[in-house]
Amino acid sequence: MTPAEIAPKDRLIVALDLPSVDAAEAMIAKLGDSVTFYKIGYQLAYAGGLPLIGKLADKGKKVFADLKMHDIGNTVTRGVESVAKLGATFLTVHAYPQTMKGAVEGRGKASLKILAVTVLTSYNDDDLHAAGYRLSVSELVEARAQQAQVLGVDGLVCSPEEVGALRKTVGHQMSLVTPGIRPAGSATGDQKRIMTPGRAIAAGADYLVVGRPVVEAADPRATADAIQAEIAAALG
Ligand SMILES: O=c1ccn([C@@H]2O[C@H](COP(=O)(O)O)[C@@H](O)[C@H]2O)c(=O)[nH]1
Repeated sequence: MTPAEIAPKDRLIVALDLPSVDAAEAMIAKLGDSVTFYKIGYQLAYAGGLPLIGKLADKGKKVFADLKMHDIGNTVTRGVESVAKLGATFLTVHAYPQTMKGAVEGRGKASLKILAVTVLTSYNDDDLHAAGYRLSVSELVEARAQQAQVLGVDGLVCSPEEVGALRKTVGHQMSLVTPGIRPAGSATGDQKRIMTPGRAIAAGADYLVVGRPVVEAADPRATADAIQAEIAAALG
């Protein structure tokens, strides 16, 4: 499927950032057939949530395993081989060359797609400098995207602010997946590089990751429906 063929509804990935499998299953029931793509990250994975990947896949949902792997190459390769058996669609690794190379090797010919996290969306230039980097966010995102493409990574996690520039760099061969999505009026929280769903899609994002604005909403299903409507409107 080309990025242009992804249905508006399937572009919303809801982050199941919840404390237990019971809480996640209750949220999935509330969202019902409105959400087709879920993300499982640290909070749920470390609370016994990894088997949910297979359960959701069996129900026809897609799952993004946001495990943000980063270790010596061999360990990443073996870890990715294990995740590839769980039924996830996407898996994240940090965008370091050894890590990405190991992940691509571990993926092999499996259907799992590897996404490289370029620069976390909670970081701005000052945060990068405090972490010892001399490059700005946009420079580091660009450099890592180029390395990821050369190494055969399938897609990138970036903020919507970088999507326009990245499309020129990597074309449409790599999926661009953007957290840092905030519907108008919702709390920013710890995110620093943000955009509304409509603007992110108009900028060229393939998938939007939304956590707190949906799972902490009074009516999560209505919120997800509204985001999907905004995505559809932006696609025209
Ligand atoms: O750069 C990144 C990479 C991953 N994330 C993850 O996305 C969600 C965003 O949640 P919100 O509640 O909508 O802020 C969360 O699970 C992060 O771990 C990211 O935000 N930025």
